[in-house]
Amino acid sequence: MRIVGLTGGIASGKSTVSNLFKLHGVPVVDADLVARDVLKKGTGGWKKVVAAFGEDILRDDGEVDRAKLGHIVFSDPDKRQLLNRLLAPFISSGIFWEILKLWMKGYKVIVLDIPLLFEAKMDKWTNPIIVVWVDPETQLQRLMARDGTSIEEAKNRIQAQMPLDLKKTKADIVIDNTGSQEELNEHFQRVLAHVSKPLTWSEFLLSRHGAFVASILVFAGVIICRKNL
Ligand SMILES: CC(C)(COP(=O)(O)OP(=O)(O)OC[C@H]1O[C@@H](n2cnc3c(N)ncnc32)[C@H](O)[C@@H]1O)[C@@H](O)C(=O)NCCC(=O)NCCS
Ligand SMILES: Nc1ncnc2c1ncn2[C@@H]1O[C@H](COP(=O)(O)OP(=O)(O)OP(=O)(O)O)[C@@H](O)[C@H]1O
Repeated sequence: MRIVGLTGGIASGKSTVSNLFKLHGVPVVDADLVARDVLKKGTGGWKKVVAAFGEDILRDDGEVDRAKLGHIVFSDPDKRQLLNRLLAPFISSGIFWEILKLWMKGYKVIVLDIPLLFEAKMDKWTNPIIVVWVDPETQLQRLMARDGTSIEEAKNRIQAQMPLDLKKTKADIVIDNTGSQEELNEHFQRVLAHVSKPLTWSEFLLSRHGAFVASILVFAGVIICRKNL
């Protein structure tokens, strides 16, 4: 199985690229969705976060007020680190289960869309790594337009992540998404061709089909050895 890492900066266009993969039949594990699930009312993540941040971060219905918690953690690095530490084990195991489900369905190539791929040191599990890059001004403008946030809040969120230029140096493939959607679609076709190349032997052995073939070979080997004894 090939696990393609898809990362970038906030509002650089990861979800837009993810949607293109889905449109072309490549399944995507979305770490932001997993992170949402592990913070739902009553879950283990929710309990830890409420115990650490207090009930002030809850809405009347008991769910976490995400805007309020976001405001707290994106303006205070210590609180952000605390939140990351509390949720990391739940997010990692959530991602693992999502990948396992796709493995069981027999998918050979999947995409892991994860904003904090490098920060969470999950890059060692993915190959190739795609970084969606935009120039800083475009990133700021798109973030403010999408989320309706102030310039200060948007800058805080951008600065909460590893600099996008540094992520770019760690990429196998860089998608420059500063241009139009049409330019992105064109670039995406080349990326799709690259990630859809035939699996290497090690990727094949990690796929469900490869594991099946390997177990048949081991079984046949054992039978032959026994007969020859
Ligand atoms: C602080 C929270 C409640 C704010 O929720 P909100 O709905 O406003 O934002 P959302 O979850 O949609 O995230 C939007 C983007 O913010 C960035 N982001 C989110 N969490 C973090 C973080 N801890 N550090 C840096 N950037 C982050 C990502 O680029 C993400 O795509 C939420 O982001 C959260 O629970 N974050 C911690 C979990 C986490 O690390 N998520 C990232 C997935 S690996
Ligand atoms: N090539 C493009 N041209 C114009 N707008 C774009 C382009 N690519 C993305 N956008 C817009 O920029 C915004 C951010 O894109 P997107 O939501 O895909 O980013 P993201 O990296 O997934 O963000 P996050 O880190 O918050 O999850 C969205 O409003 C999207 O519609």
